[in-house]
Amino acid sequence: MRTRRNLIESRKVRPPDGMAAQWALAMMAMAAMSADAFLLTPHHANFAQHGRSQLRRHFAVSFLTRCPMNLAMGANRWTGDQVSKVEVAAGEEGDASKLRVKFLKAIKKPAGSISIMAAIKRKSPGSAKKFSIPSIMDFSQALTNAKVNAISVWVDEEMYGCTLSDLKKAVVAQQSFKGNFPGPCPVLACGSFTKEEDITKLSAAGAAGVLLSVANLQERLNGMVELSKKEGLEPVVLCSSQEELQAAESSGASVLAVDSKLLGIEEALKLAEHKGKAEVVIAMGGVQEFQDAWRLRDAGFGCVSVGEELLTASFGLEGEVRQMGGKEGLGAAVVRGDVIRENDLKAFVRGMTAKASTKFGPSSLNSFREAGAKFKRHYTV
Ligand SMILES: O=P(O)(O)OC[C@@H](O)[C@@H](O)c1c[nH]c2ccccc12
Repeated sequence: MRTRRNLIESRKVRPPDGMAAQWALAMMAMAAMSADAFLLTPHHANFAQHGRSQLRRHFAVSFLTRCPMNLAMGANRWTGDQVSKVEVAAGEEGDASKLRVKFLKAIKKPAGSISIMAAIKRKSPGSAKKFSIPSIMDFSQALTNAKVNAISVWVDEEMYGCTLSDLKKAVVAQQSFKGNFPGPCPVLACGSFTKEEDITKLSAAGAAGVLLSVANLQERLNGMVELSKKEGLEPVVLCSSQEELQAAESSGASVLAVDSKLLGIEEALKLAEHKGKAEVVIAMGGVQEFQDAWRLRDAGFGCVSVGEELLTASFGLEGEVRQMGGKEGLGAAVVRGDVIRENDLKAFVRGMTAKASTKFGPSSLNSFREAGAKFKRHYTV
C-alpha cells in the first residue's frame, strides 16, 4: 500500500506559495486521523490571495477519509516557479499537442441536458465590457472547478485581447485535473482561421478543436475540415443560416455551431431543427439569462457557449459596487474586476445546467440583480 506521502507526491500536489507551514500541519493532522487524502477548498485558496495573516487565522483543511480519488486542490493557485515553467512551455516553441483532450466526448450530453462551454476573451468588438483576467491559468482551473464542460479561447489579440499563448496556458493549466473526475477540459480555438498553417499552430498549442466559419471559408471549408481532423482537432463549423448548416453537415463535421450572438436567441432557436445528422449543435454566444440556456437546450442544442455573462459573474465589472450599504456604506465593496469569485462562477454554471423547466420561469440571471435597489447590487446567485 502506498504511503500517504507517496500519494501526495505521486499526484504532484504541492503546498501553495507561502503555505508550507500550514501544509505541514495539515499533513500531521492527516496522519493523526489516518486520512488518505484531504481537500483544500477554494475558500482557503482564496485566503491565500488576501494575505498571510488572514490566511493563518482562517486556515483549515477539510478531511476526506480514505478517498484518494478526491484528492484535489479546489483552486490550485500557481506558484511563481510553476507559472514561469508554463510560460516557457506556452511560448512559441513549446509543443503542447500531447495535452489535447477529446472535444466531442466532453460536450456530448444525454438529450434533455446541455453542456457549457466557457468563452475566454478580454474584450469583444462592440461591447464596453472588459475583463483583465490576470491569470488565464487560474481562470482555466476555476472554470473546471465550476464544472464547465469545455473552454474556448478567442485567439485574436486585436479583437478579443487573447493570444495563442493564452490558449496554451488554458490547455496546460487543465493538466492539474489529470487523474481527477471530471478530468481536464478540452479547449476550443476560436477566431477567424483561414490558413492551413493556422490549424497546425493550433494543433501544436494543444487545442482540442477549431472553430471554422462557413461564411469566411466558403468553398475552402471542406479542405479545412479535413485538415483539422487530420491534425487531431475537432472541426466546429459556425453557421448562421439553414443553407450554411447544410454546407457544414456535408463538409463532414460532426459538431456544428449556430451563431446565436449574431442572430439572437430567437432566430437561433428556429435553426435547431435543421441540425441534420450533427452529433452536437452549439449555440455560440448571446446568452444573457439562465432561461436562454434552458430554451436552447429544449430546442435541441447540446451545448451553449457563454462569454460575457460568465465573465461578469466571475470577475464582476470594474468599479461596480457590490455589497450592501451603497457607495459610502459600511459594507460597500468596489469591485476591482481582477479576482475570480469562485462561488458566483459556480452558482452561474449550476444555474445554466439546472434541470429547470422554462414553464416555471422567469428565473433569469437579471432577476438576481435587484434592479430596483437604490444602489445597484450584482448578485448572480
Ligand atoms: O459573450 P457571449 O455573448 O456570451 O458570447 C461568447 C462567444 O461565443 C462570443 O465571444 C463570440 C465572439 N465572436 C463570435 C462570433 C460568432 C459567434 C460567437 C462569438
